[in-house]
Amino acid sequence: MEKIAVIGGGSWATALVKILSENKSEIHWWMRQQDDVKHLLQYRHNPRYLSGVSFDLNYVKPFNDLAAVVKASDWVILAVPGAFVQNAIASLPKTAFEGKVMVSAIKGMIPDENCLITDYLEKHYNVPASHQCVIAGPCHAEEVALEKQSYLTIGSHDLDHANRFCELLRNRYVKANPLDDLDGIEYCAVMKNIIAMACGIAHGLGFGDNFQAVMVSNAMDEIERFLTAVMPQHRNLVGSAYLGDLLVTAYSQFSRNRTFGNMIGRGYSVKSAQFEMNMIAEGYYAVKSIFELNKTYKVDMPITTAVYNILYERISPAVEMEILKEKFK
Ligand SMILES: NC(=O)C1=CN([C@@H]2O[C@H](COP(=O)(O)OP(=O)(O)OC[C@H]3O[C@@H](n4cnc5c(N)ncnc54)[C@H](OP(=O)(O)O)[C@@H]3O)[C@@H](O)[C@H]2O)C=CC1
Ligand SMILES: O=C(CO)COP(=O)(O)O
Repeated sequence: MEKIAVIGGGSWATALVKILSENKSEIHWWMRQQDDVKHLLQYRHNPRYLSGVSFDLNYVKPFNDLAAVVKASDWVILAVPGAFVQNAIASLPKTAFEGKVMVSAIKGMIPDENCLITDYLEKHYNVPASHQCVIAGPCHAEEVALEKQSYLTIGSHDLDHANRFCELLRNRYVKANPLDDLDGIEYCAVMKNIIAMACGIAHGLGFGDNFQAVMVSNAMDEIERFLTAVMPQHRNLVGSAYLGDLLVTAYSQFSRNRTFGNMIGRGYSVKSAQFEMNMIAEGYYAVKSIFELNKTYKVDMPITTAVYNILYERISPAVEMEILKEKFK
């Protein structure tokens, strides 16, 4: 039986625990709230996220002790939003992940350092790239809970690890495929959240599907320009880990990033949108990191710039959409 640590108690962590435990891996599940652990042990479901999913406690072991969870596992999945990762794992010694395969389920970056999660683990915890995987692909936790057909891509420089992790995930409603473009899909997963936010803003302002379609096609060019500058490699950007994930996030009713953007377009402040959502829209943090990172690369990124200006420079969403409107073809 594979022993897997899952760090995080939100919706994506809950969906991954469902998939992996139903396939009979032993899950050591770290949640930050002791009350959630107690609730799970008593009632067999997460009280606050995807609470309709019930777990078999023969396979799912919830804990509040992070060090013990990591120590007991061969694979460690990080599933807390990027902005909180540093804090979440700060109590662990720098050697805690030695010999483990790290799997980032996070579609966000480390604020301030403006780096990918895998780069952060390599730099601060000495985890070699060969011992890292990322989970990508168009997949909303809510649809996993409903057992709707979904597709995941596991990125890694080590295709043996990626293949093994795919086997752990595959089931009746999840197909999983390996891919060697670890950094490309990690960056793309971050950037699609920014674009989904832009789509939500446009929708909130009253733009329709015609404009959104042009936004998304321009976004693919923007993503390609950025990836080519930062991580040049031949990649098929119409694959589901790239275009597919952008589409689901830009169009789905479940998308946090689109919902957040929609509220901003309708006139909410950032604070009130965050308060109302009660979940995390990674694009809010990511746009700052990508914008700052791009000061080095100087790629033409009009959509990212617009979202940054709206969220961090308090420029009116209507003004920024007018600029994009003129720029798009
Ligand atoms: N949801 C999805 O469908 C998918 C999500 N992802 C990615 O998974 C990652 C996790 O997101 P997701 O599960 O959706 O998150 P949710 O929005 O469902 O839940 C928020 C999570 O963030 C935690 N949190 C909130 N505030 C803080 C804080 N100040 N310090 C520490 N932790 C905090 C919450 O902990 P608590 O409950 O204890 O407050 C909870 O675990 C993200 O990178 C997301 O992009 C990837 C694919 C699909
Ligand atoms: O990455 C996701 C779906 O693939 C989740 O996107 P949201 O965080 O916008 O809901």
